[in-house]
Amino acid sequence: MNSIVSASTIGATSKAASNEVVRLVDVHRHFGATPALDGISLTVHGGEILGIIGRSGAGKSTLIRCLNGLERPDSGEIEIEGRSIVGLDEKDLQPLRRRVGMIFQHFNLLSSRTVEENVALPMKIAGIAKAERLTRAHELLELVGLADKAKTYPSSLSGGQKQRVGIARALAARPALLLSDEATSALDPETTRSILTLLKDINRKLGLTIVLITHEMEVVRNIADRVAVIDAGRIVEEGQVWSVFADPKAPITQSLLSGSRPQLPEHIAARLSLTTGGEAILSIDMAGPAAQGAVFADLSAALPQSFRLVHGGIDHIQNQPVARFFIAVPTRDPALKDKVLQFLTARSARVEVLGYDTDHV
Ligand SMILES: Nc1ncnc2c1ncn2[C@@H]1O[C@H](COP(=O)(O)OP(=O)(O)OP(=O)(O)O)[C@@H](O)[C@H]1O
Repeated sequence: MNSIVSASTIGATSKAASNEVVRLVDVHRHFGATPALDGISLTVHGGEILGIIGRSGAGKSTLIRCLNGLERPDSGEIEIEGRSIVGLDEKDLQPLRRRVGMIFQHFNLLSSRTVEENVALPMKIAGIAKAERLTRAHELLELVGLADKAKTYPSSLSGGQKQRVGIARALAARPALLLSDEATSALDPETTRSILTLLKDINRKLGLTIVLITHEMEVVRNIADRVAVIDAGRIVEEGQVWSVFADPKAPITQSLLSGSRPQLPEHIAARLSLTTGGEAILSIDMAGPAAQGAVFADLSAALPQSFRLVHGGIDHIQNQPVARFFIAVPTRDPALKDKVLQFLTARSARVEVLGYDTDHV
C-alpha cells in the first residue's frame, strides 16, 4: 500500500484531540411506535476513531443517517464541527454533507465511470475545475494504493479494491468526518484487515475523524479508539476499547464479545453444579497494569498446589494486556478457595466462582 501523502497535500481537516467534531444530545427518532433512536447522546473528538456496535435493528443505520443529514431526528441536537444541523434545509445541508464523507458496505461505485472518474465525481459536483480534480483524484488513488487502476472500471476490481476507491472518493471533498457503514462486512477477513489498516493509516496521517458502525467486535478491536454499544436505540455502554473488552458491563456487550474473549470450554461448563465438591471453577479477568505481573507464579508460590489452569489467554488491545483465565481450585481444603480469591482480588483481578466440577476430584 502506498500511502505516503501528507495531510497538507490531501487537505483533510486536522483537529486537536479536544475538538468536538460530532455532538449528539438526547436524539430521538421514532418510526411509528418503534424508537429507532431513544435518547442518544454522544461526542466524537477530532482525530479519534469511534466504533458504534450493535445487533441488527439496534439503530446504527438511523444514527449514521442522522449524522449526514439524510434522516432528521424527532427531537434532540446534532452538531457537526460545532454547527447545529437539525434545523437546516436541504440547501444549507449541502456544504455540511461535503464535510462528511461516507463509505458503504456495497461500495456504491458508478459502474459506467472509470475509477478516477468515480473519485473525481464529488469534486465535479462541487464545481472544481477538471485539471484540479484529476490531480487530486490521482493523489487520493495513490493514498489508497490504486494509482495504477485509474483508467479501469469498477467491474475489473476486487471487493477490497472497490472499497479503496470508495475511500478515495469519500476523501475527495476534504471531509472533517468519515462515516463507515459496515464498510468491511462484504469482505473476507484478510481484505477486511487491509481495509482497516488503510483507514487507521489515513486517520493517523490526515488526523481524520472516523465513525464506523459495525456488528463485528473484531472490527472495533482492530481499529477503534473508543466504542459505543447501541441496543434498542440507546447507548448502553461506552469507553476505551481495551477497557470495554476487559470488563464488558452490559449483557449485550458481553454477548457481542463472547466470540472475542476466552470462554469456559463447553464440556466443562455443562458439568458445573452449584453444589460444593470436586473443584471450584473460577474466572479471572485482569487488564492494564494488573495483568502485567507474574500473578500465577506468585499465587503458586504463596499457596502451593492451590489451582490448576483450565483455559484462557492474554490479548493485547491498544497496547494494553487484557487477560482472561479459568482456573480450578480443589475443594478438599474448604478454606483454599477463599484464600485464592483474596490473593487475586488483592492483585486487582476480577474473580468469579462459576460453579463446581464435581466430576473432577
Ligand atoms: N424507514 C423506516 N421505517 C420504519 N422503521 C424503520 C425505518 N428505518 C429503521 N426502522 C426501524 O428502526 C429500528 C432501527 O433500525 P436501523 O436500520 O437503524 O438498525 P440497524 O442497527 O442499522 O440494523 P441493521 O444492522 O440490520 O442494518 C429497527 O427496528 C427498524 O425496523
